Amino acid sequence: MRECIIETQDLVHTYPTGVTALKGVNLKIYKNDKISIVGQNGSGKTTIVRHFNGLLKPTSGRVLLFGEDTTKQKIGQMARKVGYVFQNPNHQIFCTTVRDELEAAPKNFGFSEEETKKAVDEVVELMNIQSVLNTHPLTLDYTTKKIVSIASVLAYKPDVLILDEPTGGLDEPGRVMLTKIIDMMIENGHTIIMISHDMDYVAENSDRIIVMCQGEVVDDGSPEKIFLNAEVLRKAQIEPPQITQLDLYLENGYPKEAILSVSDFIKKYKNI
Ligand SMILES: Nc1ncnc2c1ncn2[C@@H]1O[C@H](COP(=O)(O)OP(=O)(O)OP(=O)(O)O)[C@@H](O)[C@H]1O
Repeated sequence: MRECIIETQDLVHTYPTGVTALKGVNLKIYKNDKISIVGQNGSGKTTIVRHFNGLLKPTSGRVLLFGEDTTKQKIGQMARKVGYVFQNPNHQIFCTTVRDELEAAPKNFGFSEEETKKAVDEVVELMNIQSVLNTHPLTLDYTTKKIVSIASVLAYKPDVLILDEPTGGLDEPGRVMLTKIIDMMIENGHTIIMISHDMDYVAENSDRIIVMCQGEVVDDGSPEKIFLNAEVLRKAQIEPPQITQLDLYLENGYPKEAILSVSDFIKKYKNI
């Protein structure tokens, strides 16, 4: 049986302004899940993931992280288990060189000097950022800045990696690198939770999609299931990936199997 590592039970979150962003969410996230959370602006995606590492506390209900209530765990302990890459790297980066940025979290989590060096060397090589190690991160171009912000979290290898809009502002090589990192993390048994409006990327890089609408989870399943659920897509105001839309147009309705990538599309149509 798969290990449930995050569970929300009747999770409600009301901000001090009176906005109720989560209206009783029940969700189980399993080890090695490759999840995307999707939904229109303001549907509660960021609010829910911020409960997974204790950045936000429930107004009512509970969140269990590795079986333990998040209100009973220290923020530092939870941050070690659940790494969070912010949507905007400028909100995450705080050191004056890339090297310091990459070393900050491992040192903070008690890695020895040797362990920190090994962790940083690995991530630098993986993400090919040797040439900017002594640069001030805020002077980098947006894609590199984003890559540094991901690398600074990857360096301590959290069990769960949350990526908030990871493709926003990334160029094509950046997207390719992101995919490589996600695949590597999944291969090594980690769990990925990505928030995204980029349905083309979501379709090809998730095993499970959670659809949110107005503070509730309105669907949860494989990309094949979600992108053929016209009612849910309409309710959550989500457009399927462009290639899926093209197939729906050619089929003149909903086919039995969703086409989620260009290679799926070519396979389906090449002999017609
Ligand atoms: N710090 C806050 N204070 C008050 N209200 C907030 C705060 N953060 C979010 N909200 C409100 O909570 C609701 C859910 O917001 P949230 O950011 O979780 O949605 P989202 O799905 O992540 O949106 P987006 O796709 O725009 O990032 C919205 O109505 C939003 O205005």
